Amino acid sequence: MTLFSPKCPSSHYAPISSSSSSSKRFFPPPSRKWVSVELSRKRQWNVISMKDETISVPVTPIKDVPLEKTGNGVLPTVSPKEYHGVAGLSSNQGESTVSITVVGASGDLAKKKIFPALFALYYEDCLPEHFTIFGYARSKMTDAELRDMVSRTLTCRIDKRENCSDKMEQFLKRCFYHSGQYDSEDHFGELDKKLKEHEGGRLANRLFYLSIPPNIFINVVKSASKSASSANGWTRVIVEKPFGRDSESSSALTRGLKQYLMEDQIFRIDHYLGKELVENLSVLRFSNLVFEPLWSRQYIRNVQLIFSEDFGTEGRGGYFDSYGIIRDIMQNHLLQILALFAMETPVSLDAEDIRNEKVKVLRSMKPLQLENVVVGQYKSHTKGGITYPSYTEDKTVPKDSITPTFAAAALFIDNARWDGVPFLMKAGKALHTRRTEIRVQFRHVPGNLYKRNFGTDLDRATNELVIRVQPDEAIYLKINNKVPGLGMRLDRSNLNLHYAARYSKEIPDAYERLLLDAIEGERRLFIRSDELDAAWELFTPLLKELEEKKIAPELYPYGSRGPVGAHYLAAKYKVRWGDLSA
Ligand SMILES: NC(=O)C1=CN([C@@H]2O[C@H](COP(=O)(O)OP(=O)(O)OC[C@H]3O[C@@H](n4cnc5c(N)ncnc54)[C@H](OP(=O)(O)O)[C@@H]3O)[C@@H](O)[C@H]2O)C=CC1
Ligand SMILES: O=C1O[C@H](COP(=O)(O)O)[C@@H](O)[C@H](O)[C@H]1O
Repeated sequence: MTLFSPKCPSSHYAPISSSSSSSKRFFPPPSRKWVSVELSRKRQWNVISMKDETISVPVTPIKDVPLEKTGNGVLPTVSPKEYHGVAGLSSNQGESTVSITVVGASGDLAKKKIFPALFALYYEDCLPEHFTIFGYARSKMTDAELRDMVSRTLTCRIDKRENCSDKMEQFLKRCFYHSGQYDSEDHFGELDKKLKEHEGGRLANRLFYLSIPPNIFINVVKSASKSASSANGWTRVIVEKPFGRDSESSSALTRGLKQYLMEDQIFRIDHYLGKELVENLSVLRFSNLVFEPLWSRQYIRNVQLIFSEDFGTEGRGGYFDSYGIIRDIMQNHLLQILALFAMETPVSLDAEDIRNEKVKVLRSMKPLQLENVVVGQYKSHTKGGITYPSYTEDKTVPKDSITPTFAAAALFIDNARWDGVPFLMKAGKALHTRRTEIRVQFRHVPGNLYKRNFGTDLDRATNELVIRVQPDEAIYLKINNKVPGLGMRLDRSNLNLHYAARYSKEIPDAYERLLLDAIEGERRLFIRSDELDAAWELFTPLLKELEEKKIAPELYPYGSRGPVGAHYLAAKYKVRWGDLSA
């Protein structure tokens, strides 16, 4: 399957793109007979939805269609021919461009992740022939200075070294910079002019990546939509987390964005959804007969979602202190994994079908209870002659901060499949290791014939499926087997799919997949607003209670396994954390 070039692997599951080519992604393919045009009177573009893609056209060219016939803003269907006619796209009909504007290009995320991911896509021939990248921020920079900044963070993968420096040079030539204020329609108007020059009269598709602090999201969306949205192609906006701090602020953000954008122009990114093993979760479950029948309370004793980092907030304490680990990791990354893990089989692999199932899981869950949560904060620790600082020693953090850098929680899904099964989450910074895992502990074998060989500790003998999201990606299943020989000794072994051993290809960064999806209009891995609302409803009461009651976090030494409280919480539900021996 090819999208932009035969070399670019499609990130779609389904044959959505089997008939796609670069131009087809941006035009209604002639073979598709009808499209429906949804007209928004307040916006500068209309969204055209087909079975599996959405594109936007400007309001003005279709002004002749009588509005009174449209009912609730939905126009009668028009054929692609009519569409092209009314949209006046006759000149360069076969050609389209994509302009990607990284708003906040001078910042950490842009340098660390976005530009390198765009380069990787370029290297893989996954960007369309006509594309331009613009950096936008307040800092004064020339194009050359932006290129210099970007070039410092570009790398080629070990298996992709061929022509690497040539490719980098070609890529950098497609990168430009515009300095402007985030709330200035004039400055975005200037950007618009520059974009138009690069687009050269082709059908222009525009993607804006908001790599900026959340308090300026709406300013940017307002200015960009008024002054720099595409006049004849689609306009999409990738929004980075945090999407608010609680239900109220998140709803306010959604309302603010929706003043200027339609829901399907908003791509709320959770980069964990772009990670290879998170993508593989559904494949593992729904394409292997051996797993799906076991995927319920009948066979699964508990599920553990574990995130740990072996470094502190270093440098990001300012942001982190007003959010804390529950908002930073649990409410989004771990909860998204949980929803994918626990959802029912979707009707199809279409984005809406998957997101419908995920939201059902979230809405079946009970809001978190304080008694099911443990919070911690790292303190200074000296090891091997090196002293590691406490969280509150970070210069950007108030000395008396009680923001949790660690949390463990027990969550429950009130539905027939998962009733009574504890889903335990654990997330922490400055722990002993960097690792993200999903651990599935199965029930004990009833009437186990081999009890004698295992002794009284039946937990040791139960099967455990581990999906190691990172690092060193792997999926392994702990099983019991006989030690070869004349005796009858049992042993624990791993059936191990170790990615590095199985595949020679390096795994792409999550941002590559997600950027490609946003360019293609694939929404499966982005968060829909109802999912976001449901996620916040689970965490908001707890977050408020923690703040109102000023719950002091349990201190744990930098580099340790976190507070002991996490073990008591697990024990309350007869669970032992699976990562203890790791
Ligand atoms: N960094 C990371 O690893 C991750 C970041 N994120 C999210 O991505 C977004 C960007 O993150 P990151 O790059 O770290 O952010 P930065 O703090 O580096 O900010 C990005 C750019 O925004 C501008 N900016 C910063 N603060 C302000 C302000 N108060 N008012 C106006 N402009 C400001 C600056 O550009 P200039 O001054 O030139 O205008 C800065 O270079 C944030 O929403 C963050 O939460 C999400 C996951 C990981
Ligand atoms: O979103 C975030 O994620 C990073 C961890 O991402 P990873 O891909 O490196 O695992 C985390 O450090 C950061 O605090 C958080 O905002």
